[in-house]
Amino acid sequence: MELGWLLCGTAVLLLLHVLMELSPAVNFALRIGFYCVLCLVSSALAAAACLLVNGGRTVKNMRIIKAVVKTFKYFFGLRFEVKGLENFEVEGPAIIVSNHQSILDMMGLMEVLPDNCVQVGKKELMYTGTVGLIIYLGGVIFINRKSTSSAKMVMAEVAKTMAAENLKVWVYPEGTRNCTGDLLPFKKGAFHLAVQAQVPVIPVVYSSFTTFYNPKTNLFTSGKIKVEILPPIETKGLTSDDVTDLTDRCFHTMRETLFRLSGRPSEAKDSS
Ligand SMILES: CCCCCCCCCCCCCCCCC(=O)SCCNC(=O)CCNC(=O)[C@H](O)C(C)(C)COP(=O)(O)OP(=O)(O)OC[C@H]1O[C@@H](n2cnc3c(N)ncnc32)[C@H](O)[C@@H]1OP(=O)(O)O
Ligand SMILES: CCCCCCCC/C=C\CCCCCCCC(=O)OC[C@@H](O)COP(=O)(O)O
Repeated sequence: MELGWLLCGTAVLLLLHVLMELSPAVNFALRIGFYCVLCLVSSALAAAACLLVNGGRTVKNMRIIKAVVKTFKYFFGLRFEVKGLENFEVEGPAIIVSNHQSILDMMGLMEVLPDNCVQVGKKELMYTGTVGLIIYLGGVIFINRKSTSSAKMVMAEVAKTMAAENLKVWVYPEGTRNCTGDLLPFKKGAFHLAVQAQVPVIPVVYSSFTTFYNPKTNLFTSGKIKVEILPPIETKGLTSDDVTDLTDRCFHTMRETLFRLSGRPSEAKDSS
C-alpha cells in the first residue's frame, strides 16, 4: 500500500518535471502557484505566531513576517545584492518609496525592511485569505485607490501618527505593479505625506526583473536582483507647493538608478 503511494507520488513529480521542461506556461503556472501556496500556508503559521507573541495587529509582527519571507528566495533561486542599507539609519520617521514590479516584490521588501516600518497597500489585499490576515496583523495601512478623497484622509491620519509612533512608511508610488523595466509616473500621495509630516523620503530601487521574470512570456527562472537604498531626500521647510517638484526629483533619481542597476542605457533625460 505504502509502496503504491510512493510510486504514485514519484510518477506525479516526474510528470510535473517533464511538463515544466516542455512548456514554459506550465513552468510559470507551477512556480507562481507554488509561490501563492507558500504565501498562504506561511501566512497561516506566521499569523498564529504573531498572535501568540504580540497579541494582535502591530508593526512588531513585521519582524516575524520578515524572518519567514526571507527564506522564500531559496525556493526560487533568487539572490539579492543590497547596497546602501546605512541610508535607512535616519533619526525618526521617514517615507520609503520603491518600484513595484510583481507580487514577488514581497521577497525584496522583506530582504531590506527596516524596523518599525509599515506599508501602504490597496484594501483588496485584505480579502486574500491568510495573506490578508498576515498583512492586517503586520499593521499595513489600507487605502481605497478608487476614492482619492478617502485615500487622502487615511494618508493625512498617517502623517499625524508617524511621529508619535516613530514609524517608517513604505509606499509604492507607481500605485500598481509594472514589470516593463521602466517606472510608471508617480502618484503624489507619498510625497504629500512626507511634506505633511516633514520627514525625509528614502528611495529604494530594485533592478528590473525582466531577465528572469516576465508574465507575458511565461518566463520565471532563477536570477539576481540588485537593490540600492539611496540617500534620504530632506523635506524640512517644504510646503504643499513643492510636492510636484519633490515627486519629479525622486522619480528621475529612481529611474536613472533603475536603468543603471539593470544595465540599460539611461534615457531618463529624453522621456519622462
Ligand atoms: C509570512 C508570509 C507572508 C507572505 C505574504 C507577504 C506579506 C508581506 C506584508 C507586506 C505587505 C505589503 C503590501 C504591499 C502593497 C502594495 C500595494 O498595494 S501598491 C497599491 C496601493 N498603494 C498605492 O496606491 C500608493 C501610491 N498611491 C498614492 O500615493 C496615491 O497618490 C493615492 C493617495 C492612492 C491617491 O491616488 P489617486 O486617487 O490616483 O490620486 P493622485 O493622482 O495621486 O492625486 C490626485 C490629486 O490629489 C493630490 N493628493 C494626493 N494625495 C494627497 C494627499 N495625501 N494630500 C493632499 N493632496 C493629495 C495630488 O497632488 C493630486 O492633485 P494635483 O493637483 O494633480 O497635484
Ligand atoms: C479566501 C480568498 C483566497 C484568495 C487567495 C488569494 C491568493 C493570494 C495568495 C498569495 C499571493 C501572495 C501575494 C503577496 C502580497 C502581494 C502584494 C502585492 O503585490 O499586491 C499587488 C498590489 O501591490 C498592486 O496591485 P495591482 O498591480 O494594482 O493589481
